[in-house]
Amino acid sequence: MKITEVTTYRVPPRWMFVKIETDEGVAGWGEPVIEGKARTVETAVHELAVYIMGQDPSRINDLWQVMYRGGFYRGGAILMSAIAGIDQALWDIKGKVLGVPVYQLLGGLVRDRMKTYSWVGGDRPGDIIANINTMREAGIDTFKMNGTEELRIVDNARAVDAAVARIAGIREAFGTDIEFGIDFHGRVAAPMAKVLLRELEPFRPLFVEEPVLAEQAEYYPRLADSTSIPLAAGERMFSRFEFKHVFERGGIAIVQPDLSHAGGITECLRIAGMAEAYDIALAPHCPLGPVALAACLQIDFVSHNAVLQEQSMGIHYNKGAELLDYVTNPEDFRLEQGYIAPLPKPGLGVDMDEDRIIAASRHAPDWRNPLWRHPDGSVAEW
Ligand SMILES: O=C(O)[C@H](O)[C@@H](O)[C@@H](O)[C@H](O)CO
Ligand SMILES: [Mg+2]
Repeated sequence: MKITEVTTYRVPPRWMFVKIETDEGVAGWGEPVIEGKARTVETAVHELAVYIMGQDPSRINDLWQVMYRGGFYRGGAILMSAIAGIDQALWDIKGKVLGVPVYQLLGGLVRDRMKTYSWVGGDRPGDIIANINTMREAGIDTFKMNGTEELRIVDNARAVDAAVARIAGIREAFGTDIEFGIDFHGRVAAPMAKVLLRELEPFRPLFVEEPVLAEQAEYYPRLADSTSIPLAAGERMFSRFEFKHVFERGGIAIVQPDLSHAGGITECLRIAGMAEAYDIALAPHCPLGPVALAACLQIDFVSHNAVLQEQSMGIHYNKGAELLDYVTNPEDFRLEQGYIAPLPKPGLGVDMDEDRIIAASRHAPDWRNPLWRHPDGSVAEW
């Protein structure tokens, strides 16, 4: 079997799909994207396609190494996202050729269902109580939200009180009938992280995510020493070679590699295994589309330390298309009390509606996150 075609489709709301075709009629799908840099990743996918055209798609490990090492420069958000989507498509092809879901190729199920969580509130964490009430009607009981709005490197008591009051209101409304993680989203600098973690401690969130920016990872162990709240990170780390420093330094209780940013199934499976050796939980990051989620679930169902799966149903980013709009087997992604069952179909387990994707790709937005500024006019982390 040989790879004959690599086609990319940028589609609303901010996703991109890659379709890899072969000379035997089997095609695989992936979702290579960095939110806000879809065109850049698209170019990277086609630059990498030169290495895989005409090659045997079954040799995933070799193609991965060629794409990672063959071009001298390596790593980072763009290249690892491009490799991720191609890798996902290659695993999709392999499963389809062999007639089994990818998780069967990785040793079979370690669990019968996977717990997911949903985003509530938006860029500015608002309407959280109403959002939670709506989602609880669908049986969802685990959530994530932004912890703050813009926050200065050193900010004042009012900003801290606003963040705390929001979380206090959730516990007051729902007690421990629901659980939630708080995403600091990189908006909190090291000086304020310790302050906020202390003030949030009494509300016992499941985790605090990106307590500081990934480039400040050396603070993770110090922050972990200052709080009992499990700290989570990983969406802005792109390979084993970045995660290994976090494992060695400690401080992170939950790693959140993104299957569409960190080299795909091949790389994230290794990251999951490394994390387990350090008694670190796995909660793949996935605010993206259906192929990214399907790839996450393949890892979740073979990883003992997988605890939670992010999924984007109803997320504030999905303007113009919802999670399953481009999928012809949405029933396989049904949530039961927030849990999702193993995807039954061969490969990644997601059947893509290519006609709908082609039509949508004709008006793909160039989504970018908003540029925030502090009152003094300086750039604020979004
Ligand atoms: O935890 C999450 O889902 C992420 O922080 C998410 O909000 C961002 O990755 C966003 O997609 C970037 O455009
Ligand atoms: Mg996040």
